[in-house]
Amino acid sequence: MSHPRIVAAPPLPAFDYTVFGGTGDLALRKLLPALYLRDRAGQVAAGSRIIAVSRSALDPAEYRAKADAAVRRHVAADELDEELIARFLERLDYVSVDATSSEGWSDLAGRFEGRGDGPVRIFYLATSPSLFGPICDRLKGAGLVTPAARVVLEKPIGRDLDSARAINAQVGAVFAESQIYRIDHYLGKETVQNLLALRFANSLFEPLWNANHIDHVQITVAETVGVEGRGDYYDHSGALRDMVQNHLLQLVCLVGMESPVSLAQEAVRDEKLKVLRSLKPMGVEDVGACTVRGQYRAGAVTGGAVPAYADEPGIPAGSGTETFVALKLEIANWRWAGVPFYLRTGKRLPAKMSEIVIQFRPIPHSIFPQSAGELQANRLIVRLQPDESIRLHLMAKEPGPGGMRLRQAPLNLSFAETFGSRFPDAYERLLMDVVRGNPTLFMRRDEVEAAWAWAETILEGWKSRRDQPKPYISGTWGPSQAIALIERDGRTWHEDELPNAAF
Ligand SMILES: NC(=O)C1=CN([C@@H]2O[C@H](COP(=O)(O)OP(=O)(O)OC[C@H]3O[C@@H](n4cnc5c(N)ncnc54)[C@H](OP(=O)(O)O)[C@@H]3O)[C@@H](O)[C@H]2O)C=CC1
Ligand SMILES: O=C1O[C@H](COP(=O)(O)O)[C@@H](O)[C@H](O)[C@H]1O
Repeated sequence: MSHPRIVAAPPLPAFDYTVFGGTGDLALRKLLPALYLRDRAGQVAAGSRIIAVSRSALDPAEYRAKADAAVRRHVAADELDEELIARFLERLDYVSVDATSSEGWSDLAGRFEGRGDGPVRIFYLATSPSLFGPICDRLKGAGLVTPAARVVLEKPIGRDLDSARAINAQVGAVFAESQIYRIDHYLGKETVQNLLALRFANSLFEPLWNANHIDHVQITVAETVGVEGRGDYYDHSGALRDMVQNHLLQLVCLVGMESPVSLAQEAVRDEKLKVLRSLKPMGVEDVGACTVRGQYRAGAVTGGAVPAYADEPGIPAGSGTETFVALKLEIANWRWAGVPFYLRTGKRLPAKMSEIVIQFRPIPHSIFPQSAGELQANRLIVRLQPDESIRLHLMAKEPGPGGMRLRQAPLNLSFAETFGSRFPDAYERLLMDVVRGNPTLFMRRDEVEAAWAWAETILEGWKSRRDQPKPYISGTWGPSQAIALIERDGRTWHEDELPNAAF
């Protein structure tokens, strides 16, 4: 399939992006390709540099060879251009530093001699969060932290509220909050940002966007992949920490928040914070009734056989880590009281698909005869990926004579068909937002901590109930208890147009 056109963009100020963890999976698979694509679009000013840092003893030429291979592997073939790749690689440098030792920092500091306050100075920490504090301390010690410098923190920020607070305090001792960009790449996805446009650039939905008109909300983030060589990290994390505490709660915020007074950074983040603080904490009994954990067994996904989670590399025998979570939460405020939000996410599900379903209430009274068919309540489906779209399911009359027959039919806004242009990857948008100095789509310290405070009520509930994940076969939609979770309330997961919904 050929890619729609890339939209040219004016260059931003020149930057020095220092990427700690520069040899890691995230840097090679996501960050370098994103920077290449922004360079290709014309957004990277002359003189900008990318300085990769990690322990490996590589010289800059060896690193460039690694980066070259990564870009060719992870960027679509029709977006590769020999001249542009060569120009991009010229921007790359490499310094070997062990973040836990004092060696190598003067080499890094040497790279900044003569740069003064010119280029925007950004430190991207794509390493384990246990290194965030030590790296910030050493950066300060090396005299690299200027008042205008920025630091980007990858998720996860900790593994519970206490560890998140500790990391925030360590980083906060070196950088002011206005210099800290905590990334959640879901906020950089085009369709996620489109939620803001849908809700606040249209007058149609806002009057209906509340408990009087909405029956419930569903958020599904389904993946076909397993733990993909990240077994050690994942087994210490699990789906609640890896996906729900951050990405899914951010989606809940964008659906649930009040209109911000503007798009200004603090205005949007203040409103998201209010949602997080309104999440009803789960007691131990709620955790039993309102959450389901699962772990995948061997099965088949998109036509290929896949092993059980327990047989993936790096997973200890008898692991009780969940690879699937379904839960029902409530936002305890005037707008949403009594409206359940059903969330589910998991690995090794039948399709890679993320969507938000807003299920409206049924009409109060029908004027149509039974022969017209069953009246179905309106449903708004925001498909985040793939096939990004917004679909509004309405009842319509089937064409033709001979009485009134009604059928549900969608109004379909397909982004690919409507806009034609290529969708930038989330990291492309977010990396450039740091250069612009716009933290609106990044998480503020209090947001991260509020999200952990709520997620922790579930983690504690699971612990005190000694909850073990329920098995599910890879290639199915999770354990049967996840179906029961929603069907007990007389509702069903939205699975139209999706493959293999059967168990
Ligand atoms: N991979 C992904 O898709 C995502 C990852 N993340 C998060 O990003 C972070 C990095 O992930 P990922 O790239 O997958 O991890 P990897 O294990 O692939 O990479 C870790 C990187 O850190 C470097 N590193 C490790 N120890 C040190 C040290 N003491 N001093 C300096 N550098 C060090 C490693 O290089 P070397 O060994 O040469 O030192 C390597 O470059 C993690 O926190 C992860 O949870 C978040 C979202 C998605
Ligand atoms: O942060 C993470 O996200 C990915 C899923 O991201 P997507 O953009 O592909 O939807 C997930 O696979 C990974 O486990 C998690 O750490």
